[in-house]
Amino acid sequence: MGNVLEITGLTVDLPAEGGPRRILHGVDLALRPGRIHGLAGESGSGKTMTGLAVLGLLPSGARTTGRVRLDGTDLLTLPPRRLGELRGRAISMVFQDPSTSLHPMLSVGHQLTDHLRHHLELDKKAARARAADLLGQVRIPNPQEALGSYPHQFSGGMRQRIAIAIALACEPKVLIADEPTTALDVTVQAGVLRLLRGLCDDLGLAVLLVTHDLGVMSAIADEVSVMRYGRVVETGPRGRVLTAPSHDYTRTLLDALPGRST
Ligand SMILES: Nc1ncnc2c1ncn2[C@@H]1O[C@H](COP(=O)(O)OP(=O)(O)OP(=O)(O)O)[C@@H](O)[C@H]1O
Repeated sequence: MGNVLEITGLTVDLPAEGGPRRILHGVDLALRPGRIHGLAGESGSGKTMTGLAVLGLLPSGARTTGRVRLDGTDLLTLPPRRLGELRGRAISMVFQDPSTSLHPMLSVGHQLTDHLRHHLELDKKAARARAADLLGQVRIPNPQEALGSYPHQFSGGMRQRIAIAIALACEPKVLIADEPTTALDVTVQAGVLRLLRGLCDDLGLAVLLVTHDLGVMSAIADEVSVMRYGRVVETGPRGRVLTAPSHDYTRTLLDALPGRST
């Protein structure tokens, strides 16, 4: 199958004292349906900015060049309103800390059904049924009961599953997951990663998995790209990149993994 999302020659300049500062220097990435594309690289290398550029959520005053094509449509040149319609529908996102995407004062059912009613124009009953179905898909026990509960009544891992359910509500083609397991206990991390893998396989979702953690990458990514200083320095199938990296920097990152000696 072809690429669902293609980023080519993406540059981003952010306003700074003394003139704009270039933080992405021509990023190329391609995502395919049903595949997880891991984006690795040290802090500040531009992983998050790449995700935000795709979503049209860069800091104000940011300038972009290049292309970000979703099924052939260039998102960088879309009017903000059209992009707003696509965001949360065709492209969705989950972030590191689910408490920033979940409203603490609203029940889980309220948050899920609001989203469904807004984007899919479902009536209340249909939205509730779909919400329970989504919670089941992300393996929340007793979905009906969970709809009436509030975010703080769930563990961190469960909250992240709920955030994933909201992200999936409108059957997006692309999910951008920025450090989705970094804030979770190691034991819980594995479950959330398995969930992402399953959703990708079952729904044909294309996932961009942003993480500084090559261990996470090696657990589930199909393809891996490595960023450094605002550029992709290496990209390829996970097995090849993680066992026979062609770039020195990837080798350095691999050597830094705990329990590895080369
Ligand atoms: N709101 C902002 N305004 C100005 N510069 C920013 C802003 N956010 C990030 N940057 C800069 O953009 C560059 C890329 O940052 P980015 O957050 O994309 O890196 P990252 O690889 O995601 O790192 P991390 O793993 O720490 O999240 C860095 O030099 C950073 O200092």
